[in-house]
Amino acid sequence: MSSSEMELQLPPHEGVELSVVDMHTGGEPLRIVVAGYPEVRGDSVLSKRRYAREHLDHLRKVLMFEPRGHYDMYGALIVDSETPEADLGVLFMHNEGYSTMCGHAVIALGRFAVDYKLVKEPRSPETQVNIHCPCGLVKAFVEYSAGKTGAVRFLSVPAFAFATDVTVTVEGFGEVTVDISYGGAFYAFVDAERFGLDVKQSRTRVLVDAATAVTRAVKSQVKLHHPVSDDLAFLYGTILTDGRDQFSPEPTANICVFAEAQVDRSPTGSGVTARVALQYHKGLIQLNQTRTFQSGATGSQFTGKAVEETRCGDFRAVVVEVAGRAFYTGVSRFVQEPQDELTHGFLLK
Ligand SMILES: O=C(O)[C@H]1NCC[C@@H]1O
Repeated sequence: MSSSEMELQLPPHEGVELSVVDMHTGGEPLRIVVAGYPEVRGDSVLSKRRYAREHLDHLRKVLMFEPRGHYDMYGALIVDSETPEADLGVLFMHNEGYSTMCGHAVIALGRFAVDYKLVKEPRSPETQVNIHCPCGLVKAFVEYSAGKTGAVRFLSVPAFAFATDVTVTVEGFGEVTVDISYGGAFYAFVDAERFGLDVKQSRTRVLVDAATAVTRAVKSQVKLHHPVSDDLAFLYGTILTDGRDQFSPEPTANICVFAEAQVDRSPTGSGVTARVALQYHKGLIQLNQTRTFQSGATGSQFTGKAVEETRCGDFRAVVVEVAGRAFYTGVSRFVQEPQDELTHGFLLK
């Protein structure tokens, strides 16, 4: 029998099985769990996130870590939402835990939700998919024509500049001035030039080390707060930029290092949201001025624009629209044989 005739079946085995659909958005992976997870308890998406962290974290490691995943793997688990407007709720997972927002995942999940019929009637030219993320309700609009899904844009939760020109002491670099902004998750922003680096040219490892040092410094020296929930009040990562924040039709590049020194391959949807909010706060862009954001890691692009002023507690905020494209890369059925001594997963740093 030739390999082309073999059936895709596993031999008899014991242990947990998890089925996933794999996608990528601008190079950033998204592993969407479609079967095998136990019930995620909790009366809200935020409390389900807490439940997953406390009771189901072994499954995150099975799916994200080697040998099934890798250091920079990213995942999504679809859950019920307590919000009637939502078509689906979602928890995001990565190498360290569970994030509160993920734009690249929303872009992929928008397509996935239409293709896998998680929304009732798809409409042309766009189908709306309301995705309840831990940070709140995110509205995705999926191009749909002749039965096929395409590009996705989404309107995120209110985004705001939390603090600008904050000086922190960064190990190995001394005093560094950062801006902190929220786009469903908090990020510190610094021009890579401060470290003598270039987000498109420098070695990824060197960029990761600088960004990680900034994240550590901000986490230990700046207290964050969010008007909606304390669960949202933590620094998710640091985004190094090319410093081109003044509006221009030319793309501006950045690289996002989040969770445990994990590198986003995409321009980072929540990061673009936070960066647009910061640019708007500084008067560097106007409402509805579209900017192109490029990943320093892969060159992939998203667009972003502030579309409306709003508030988030005492913060002057904006609604930001981000757009990009996601693609399917495969489907997998993973097993966890109990005899496998590496069954729980491992990471190489
Ligand atoms: O696009 C985003 O927002 C995400 N990508 C990985 C890190 C962020 O959660």
